[in-house]
Amino acid sequence: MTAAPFPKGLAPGLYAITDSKLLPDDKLLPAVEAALRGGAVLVQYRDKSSSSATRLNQARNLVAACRNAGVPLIINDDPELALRVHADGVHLGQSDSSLIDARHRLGDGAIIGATCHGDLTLAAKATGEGADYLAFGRFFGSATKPDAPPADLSVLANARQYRRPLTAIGGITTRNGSALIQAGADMLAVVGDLFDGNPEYTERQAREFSRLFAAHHPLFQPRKNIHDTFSNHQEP
Ligand SMILES: Cc1ncc(COP(=O)(O)OP(=O)(O)O)c(N)n1
Ligand SMILES: Cc1nc(C(=O)O)sc1CCOP(=O)(O)O
Ligand SMILES: [Mg+2]
Repeated sequence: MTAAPFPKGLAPGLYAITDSKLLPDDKLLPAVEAALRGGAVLVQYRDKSSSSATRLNQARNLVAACRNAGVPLIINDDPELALRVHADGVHLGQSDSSLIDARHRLGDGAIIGATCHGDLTLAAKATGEGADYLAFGRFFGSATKPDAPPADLSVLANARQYRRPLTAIGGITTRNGSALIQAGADMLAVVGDLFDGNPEYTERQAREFSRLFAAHHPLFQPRKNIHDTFSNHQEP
């Protein structure tokens, strides 16, 4: 089967997802900037506990940082916040507001991602409703979301038929990530093995995830504005 297209600035690589427990207010922006320096190709602002004023302020800061790096910023759960801060899109799960409504509000240019757990029926529905990428997981035990329903690795190959970029999530580490890329994941969505509040650690981890893509994803290209070389990349 031919490769799925990557629309709207999506690309194979690390999908960095923030977490308000691991990253209190003063640590959020430096952590995301470090993930971007390390090669993250997509960032999701995920905060289920802060006040709306804090979320607004943090989302605005992340929009600016991601725009500066040329990387799309996705807001978890909240199309209104995405609209308000001019983020690039939203991620919606099965208990969130409707994908079709979000598309109406945000427009055709927005990136909308959909949680499909391990279920191809959900993937078919999300594709029909206009999702731009499909997320599957959790593939491994996750301290961030221990109760997320488990998914089998084989769902990734089977989801190729929907011709959307495929994201894997849940307990992903620099040790187990290559198996997911080889099984068909285009993006690895990571919280715990990326963010610990220390930007140097985050940048190192992001580089390591980017190296996994350089080694295993046929379409991976290092982001143009990163001053680094990966194993399969030569500067002109
Ligand atoms: C990339 C990605 N995949 C899955 C999820 C989970 O979304 P959801 O099921 O809505 O759960 P919450 O994240 O809202 O707790 C995600 N956020 N991102
Ligand atoms: C937010 C989320 N959603 C999941 C799902 O399976 O839908 S797993 C998950 C948490 C991902 O964090 P970590 O990389 O620390 O496991
Ligand atoms: Mg959600």
